[in-house]
Amino acid sequence: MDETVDPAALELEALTCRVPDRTLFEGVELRLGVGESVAVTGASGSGKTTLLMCALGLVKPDSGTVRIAGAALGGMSTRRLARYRRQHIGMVFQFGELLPELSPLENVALAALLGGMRRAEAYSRAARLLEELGVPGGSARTATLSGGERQRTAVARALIHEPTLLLADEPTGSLDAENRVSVAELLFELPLRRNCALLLVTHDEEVAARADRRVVLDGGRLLASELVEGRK
Ligand SMILES: Nc1ncnc2c1ncn2[C@@H]1O[C@H](COP(=O)(O)OP(=O)(O)OP(=O)(O)O)[C@@H](O)[C@H]1O
Repeated sequence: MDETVDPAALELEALTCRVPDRTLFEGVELRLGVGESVAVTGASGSGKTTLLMCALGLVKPDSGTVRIAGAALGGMSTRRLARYRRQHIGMVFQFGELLPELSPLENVALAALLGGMRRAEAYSRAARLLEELGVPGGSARTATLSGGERQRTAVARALIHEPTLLLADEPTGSLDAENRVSVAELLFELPLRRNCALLLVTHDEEVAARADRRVVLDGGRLLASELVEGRK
């Protein structure tokens, strides 16, 4: 390998995943560089979330390799995998998955504290990120925020360890039209603004259209969306 070239943020090689009664996907190949975004679409049940969970190292594929920032997840011990995941991957879920009784600041700082960051640094980083992402400060419980503000808080939490790879599973799926646009705009700015790669799963064609590249999980294969469109 040419050592002057930075490793990809994410590489999936010949990835195959089976569930008890069928092969969910097979021979999946994907390379995602820092600064790039890719949107994954596909029918319900096609395996999009499972694919993200493989990239996160929470689902072990039946065969193939997941490499994040140059290191293969497959050979790592559980402990090393947890540390590597924390260092290199941020995740945004459909419903934010925040602690509703805590303030946004506490939610974001908590992720840093759990990762071993010192308290003062965790809180100052969290405050800076929230301000940058347009979440109101103060001690209001996260439960009282709007859906858009909650999702921005979830994005801030995902960014707290300055990840190489940001994964997002239906991040706009629970939002109204206006917030959908503003959260999508925010997410797709992040690869260049924060030097990371974004792999985003969505059912929303308008959201997917913002990505640098689009791929579709179709019949167990991950295909460039142009190929799938061309077949229709
Ligand atoms: N551990 C498992 N055991 C059995 N079946 C599973 C397991 N994990 C996933 N599946 C099945 O695999 C299929 C794909 O699930 P997945 O959530 O990845 O699809 P998806 O494309 O994200 O769907 P949606 O768009 O509806 O969220 C589903 O039929 C699901 O029930």
